[in-house]
Amino acid sequence: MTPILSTRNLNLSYGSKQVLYDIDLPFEEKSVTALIGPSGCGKSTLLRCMNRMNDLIADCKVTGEILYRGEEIMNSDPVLLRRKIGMVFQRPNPFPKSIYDNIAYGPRAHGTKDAKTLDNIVENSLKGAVLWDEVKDRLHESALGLSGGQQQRLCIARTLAVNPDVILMDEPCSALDPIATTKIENLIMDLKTKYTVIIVTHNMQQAARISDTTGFMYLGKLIETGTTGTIFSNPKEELTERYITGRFG
Ligand SMILES: Nc1ncnc2c1ncn2[C@@H]1O[C@H](COP(=O)(O)OP(=O)(O)OP(=O)(O)O)[C@@H](O)[C@H]1O
Repeated sequence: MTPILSTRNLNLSYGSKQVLYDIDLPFEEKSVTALIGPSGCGKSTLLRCMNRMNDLIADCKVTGEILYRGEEIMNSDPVLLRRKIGMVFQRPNPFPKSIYDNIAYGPRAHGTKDAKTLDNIVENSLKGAVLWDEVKDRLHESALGLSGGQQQRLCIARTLAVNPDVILMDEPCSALDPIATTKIENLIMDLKTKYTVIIVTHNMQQAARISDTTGFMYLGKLIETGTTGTIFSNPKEELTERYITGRFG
C-alpha cells in the first residue's frame, strides 16, 4: 500500500541544535499512528513538520522529504496543506465565539457563504466529533462555556469542518480527566474509518489501546516502528523494550 504521508531522510534543526535525525516514516491511510518516546525526543517537532507548522518558527531548518499523496509538501500552499492536514493541540483552544461560529469559521474563511450549507457543515462536523447531542440546543452560546473534554471535541469538529485527510493530534488528552479521555480515545478509533490520525502521546496505555502502528523515538531518532501489537509485545530494539517496560523515560 502507498502511504498517504511519508518522511524520508528528514532532519530538523532549531538554529545550531539538531533535534530530528534521518527520520524515515510512512503513515498508512485510515489508520492511527502513535508517536511515543521520552520528553524532548522530538515527537511534537516531527508532528509539526507534517503540516509545515514549523515554518512559523524562526531559524528552524528542515531537510529531506515529506511527501503527501506523493507530492513534496514544501512545494504546497501551506494554507491549503493545513486544511487537508489539520491539527489538534494539547490544550483545547476554542475561539472566544459561539459553538456554531467556531465550526463555521474555517469553511467561511475558505469561501462558503450559503447559510444552509454552513448549517449542514456545523451539524455534520459536530456529529463527526460526537458532540452534536450535547450542544445542538446551545449552538449560539459561547464555546468557552463547554467543559474541557467538550472543548477538545469542538476543536476536533473544527478540524473536520474543512474536510481534512489527516488529523495530527499533539497529546490531545493530557489536559483531560479519565472520562473525557475515554470519549476522545473512542472518537479517535471512529475517526480512522474516514481519516488518517497521527497522535503524539506520553501515555503508553493510550498508544496501545488506540493505535495500529507505533513509532518509538529517542533523542531525535526513530528507533523502531511497527504494528502496535509488535512494538508493545515483541520489540526488536532493546531501547524500545526498556522504554515500554518503564525502565526509563
Ligand atoms: N521552537 C523551538 N526552538 C528551539 N528548540 C525547540 C523548539 N521547540 C522544541 N525545541 C527543542 O527540540 C527538542 C524536541 O522537542 P519536542 O517538543 O519536539 O519534543 P517532544 O518529544 O514532543 O517532548 P515532550 O514530550 O516533552 O512534549 C527539545 O530539546 C526542545 O527543547
